[in-house]
Order: sequence, then C-alpha cells, then structure tokens
Amino acid sequence: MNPVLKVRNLSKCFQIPKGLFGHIMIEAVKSVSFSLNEGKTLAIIGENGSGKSTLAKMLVGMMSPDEGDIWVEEQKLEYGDYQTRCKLIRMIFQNVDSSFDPRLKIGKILDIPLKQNTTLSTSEREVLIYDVLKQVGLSAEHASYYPSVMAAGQKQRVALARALILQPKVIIFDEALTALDISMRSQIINLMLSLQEEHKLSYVYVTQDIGMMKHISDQILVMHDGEVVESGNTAEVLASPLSDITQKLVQSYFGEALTADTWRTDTRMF
Ligand SMILES: Nc1ncnc2c1ncn2[C@@H]1O[C@H](COP(=O)(O)OP(=O)(O)OP(=O)(O)O)[C@@H](O)[C@H]1O
Repeated sequence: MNPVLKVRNLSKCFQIPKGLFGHIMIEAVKSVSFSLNEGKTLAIIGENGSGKSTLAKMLVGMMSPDEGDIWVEEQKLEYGDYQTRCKLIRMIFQNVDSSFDPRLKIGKILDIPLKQNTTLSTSEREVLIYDVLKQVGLSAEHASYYPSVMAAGQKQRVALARALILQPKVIIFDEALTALDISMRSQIINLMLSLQEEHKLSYVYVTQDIGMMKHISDQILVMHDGEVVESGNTAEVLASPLSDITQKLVQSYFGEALTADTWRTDTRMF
C-alpha cells in the first residue's frame, strides 16, 4: 500500500535575538521523516518545546520548512500553494473558538473554503454545507447559528465539518480536544473514528496525552528537542519503549512501565 502522507527530512530552525546584536539558533525540528497510510492515525507525542507544533504547522503549510519535503498521494506540497494543499490536508487547532470569526454564521464559515477553492454554484455549496453538518451530528439549522451560541462540543463538530468540507486525505489535530471534558471528548473521538472509517481519512494527532493515543493511534512518533527519538507501532512502542524519553512519558502517564497486564487492564478511555 502506498502511503498517503510522506514526510522527508523536514527541518526548521528559528533565530532568536540575544543581547543587542547577537542571536541564538533554535533547531525546533531536525530532519524528521515518516509516512502514513490511508485510514491510519499517527500520534506525535513529546514534552513542551519538543517541536510537535512546528512540525504540524509545516505539514499544514502555515510555516515554511528550511529543508525537506511533504507529499500527499504522490503530490509534492509546495509552501505557499494553499489551493492545492487545503484540498489534501487540513488542520484542527487546540482553541477552536479563536479559529472562528465570531461575526460569521456557521454556514458562512463553512462556505469560505468552498468559495475560495471550488467552482461550485451557490446551491451546490449549500447542499455540501448541509451534508457536512449532518455528517458531524449537527443539523441544517445550525448553519444559521453564530459560534458564540454553540456549546464547546458543537463548536468542535463545526471545526471538524470545516476540515472535512474540501474532502481532504489527511487531517491534523493539534492538541485539538484538550479543552473538552471527558464525556464530550469521547463523543468527538467516536465521531472522528467513524468519519475516518467512512472517508478513509488519515489522521495526525499532536498531543502530550499518551493515554488517549494508546487507544486511537496506529503509529506513534516520539519527539524530543526537535528530533524523533522513537517511532513505530503504538502498542509495541508503548509496551517496550527503547528510549529514555518514551519510558519517562509512559511512566509519567501510567505510573509504571506498561506491562502486558497494565495494558490490558487500563480502562481509562480518553
Ligand atoms: N515562532 C517561533 N519563534 C521562535 N522560536 C519558536 C517559534 N515557535 C517555536 N519556537 C521554539 O521551537 C521549539 C519547539 O517549539 P514547538 O512549539 O514546536 O514545541 P511543542 O512540542 O509543540 O511544544 P508545546 O507542546 O509547548 O506546544 C521551542 O524551543 C520553541 O520555543
């Protein structure tokens, strides 16, 4: 099976002023490579400052890589070519509230990507908007709501709808569900999983929450200081972590190394 997403030697360095004339260089992402197959989920895990968000921002085209390249379905993504990229790869952010323009109704928020990136007529766009709202468990009526009157879980559904509306291959979630309470989070995760199955979507989930990733990811990539310190099948990596960093992350979440018994008896869901 050919991977849907291929990332090769992606790097990003920041130059930060130091003193009056000097500067320091921060290597936020150091030559990261990975690939992801159709319908699969990759978790990118790491402590604060390990480079996860910088990697996610390069994937979605918000930041230019210094080196390396990104391919979706054999198509190389060029920085600045938003038209091509947004039909292939979309992102959902941690704070959905600040990603919506509060002056726009939901229907308008969902119409913007369609208007900017398709040649569909008004009535065709309307059909798509109602359809995507239904897919995420909302109704046509919600198209006339403003984000401010919606509950956190409903706004998360709108964010999913906006990510889905151009029918991308890959969706990136940057700590996207952190703000939700546990029951809301599990509802949204179940929705994400059923949409993934229905549309054969590939997900990249950037998080520090190893517990949730144990349940929903197929592959894991552990980052530290901009580098990938370990990667592979989620169950195998978490059960027998080779790097100190992964061992610490596992122990800090599960309170111990993850034995076969702990794995089986861990019933904490999301
Ligand atoms: N725009 C920027 N300018 C300068 N340095 C930056 C910038 N963005 C990130 N960095 C630095 O790059 C490194 C990686 O940051 P990044 O936000 O990618 O890590 P992270 O793993 O996502 O952390 P967190 O979980 O806290 O978001 C950090 O040292 C950070 O301070």
